[in-house]
Amino acid sequence: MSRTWSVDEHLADVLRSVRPLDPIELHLLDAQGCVLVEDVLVATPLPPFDNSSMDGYAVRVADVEKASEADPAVLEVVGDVAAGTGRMPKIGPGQAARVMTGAPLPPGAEAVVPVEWTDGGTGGGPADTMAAHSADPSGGTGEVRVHRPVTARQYVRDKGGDIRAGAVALEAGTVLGPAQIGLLAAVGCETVTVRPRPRVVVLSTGSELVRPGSPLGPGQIHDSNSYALTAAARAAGAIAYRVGAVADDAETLRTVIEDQLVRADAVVTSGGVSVGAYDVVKEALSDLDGTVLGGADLTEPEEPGESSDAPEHEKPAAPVRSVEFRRLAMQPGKPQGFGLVGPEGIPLFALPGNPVSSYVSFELFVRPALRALMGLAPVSRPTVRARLECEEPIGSPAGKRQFLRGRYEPPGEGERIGTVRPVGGAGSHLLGSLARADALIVVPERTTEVARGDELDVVPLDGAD
Ligand SMILES: Nc1nc2c(c(=O)[nH]1)N[C@H]1C(S)=C(S)[C@@H](COP(=O)(O)OP(=O)(O)OC[C@H]3O[C@@H](n4cnc5c(N)ncnc54)[C@H](O)[C@@H]3O)O[C@H]1N2
Ligand code: MOO
Repeated sequence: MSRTWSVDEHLADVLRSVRPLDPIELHLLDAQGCVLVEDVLVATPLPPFDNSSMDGYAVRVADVEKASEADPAVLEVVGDVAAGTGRMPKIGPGQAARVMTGAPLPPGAEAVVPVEWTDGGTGGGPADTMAAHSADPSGGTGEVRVHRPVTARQYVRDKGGDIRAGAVALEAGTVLGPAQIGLLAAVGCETVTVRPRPRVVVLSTGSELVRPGSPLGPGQIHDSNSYALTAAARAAGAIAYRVGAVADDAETLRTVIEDQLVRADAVVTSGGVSVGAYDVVKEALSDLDGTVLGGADLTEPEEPGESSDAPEHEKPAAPVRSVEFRRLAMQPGKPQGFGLVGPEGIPLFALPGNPVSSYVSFELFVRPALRALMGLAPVSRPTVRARLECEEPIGSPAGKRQFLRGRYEPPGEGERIGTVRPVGGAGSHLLGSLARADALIVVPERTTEVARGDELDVVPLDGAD
């Protein structure tokens, strides 16, 4: 390893190397969480026709102008208009039709009187409800007494009142959440063009690893990283494939990665990046004699305008380069590998094996890259300021940005900032405290000790929900 990289330099290098994935057309529900790449125009207005916002009676305004409970307007009921109907009675002077919420306003009608403002056709006092159609198959014909006047268009939802025909329903760049998917369905879209979720292959390395559910032999531990990182990739919006643990053998690891590249937009490994004799990821992915996995050439990328016969879409999205192993000025997460592998230059993150180190590294570098692949912004989680709550001062290594685990309490009424309390120590093997934390506490490089009352940056993390 040569120089030490800062957290910001490494992140910038990662982000420089990843390009958003090419757009694809997806069915609405498959596009949840994805970014639209083009404006969606509305072909038919929303609502598509004038319709009632209440169960009641479609009337002409003049007919009920003087209506009161003591002196009701008596109207002839000429039929029912149910939601979904195409056949509608015409409302003439002195006439009304029963109309249901969402049903079209019949021709001639100008407003809707809610059923509660009428006798419901019973000849008695104010009604709570309408007689069910099954109980009154005549279509509610007869008379209705209206107790209150209505103004023109009252309880009528205008055609195009939500979105006009030809208007933009959603702009390019919109992230599709439940409400946006609902809108697209309402305007009749079945599919949308979005940036897809990246497919992320997650594998861990280490001959000591056994899968959960298997008993531990001497010196063995359960593989937790591939589970945590797969879950983290899913939480970031990716489609994650957990390959599991690969033994400490460079050739096996290269073969496994090569096999996985066909279904990967990114690869995440954990372990084997330090300086030990069995640090197999380093061995497998560095010093590749000018080639990277998949056999692509590691020659310098072409300058724009230089000759290439390959059509644009067949060129690599970003210059292919080998996986480089670096030392970062951070704790945990000091040793990191990153590069582009395979003929298509797929980003590969070789994260350190300690469970907290791999998780924090994922948060700081992989999650932003996955968001960049999806076209999401901002790529990094927002930070908040918080006041430290702790009994004893906490030391922090000079020249390193430290990420302590903590529990964050947002500001209460009248408070400017919230508080954060460290959970567990700084050790990068402390999974128990990581699981109780909901935030990372950022101790800057120049700070060697923090104490109660200090104001620090805090990164709130995803909860368990
Ligand atoms: N002489 C030095 N030793 C170490 C240095 C150093 O600079 N000089 N750096 C330390 C730091 S910092 C880290 S972080 C680790 C990184 O080591 P590796 O990436 O090579 O990871 P491993 O050696 O494979 O494992 C470290 C640790 O984590 C456990 N582990 C690994 N994979 C998993 C998994 N999938 N699930 C659960 N636990 C896992 C593994 O058993 C080890 O205990 O190196 C330090 N050493
Ligand atoms: O930097 Mo290592 O990632 O402390 O544990």
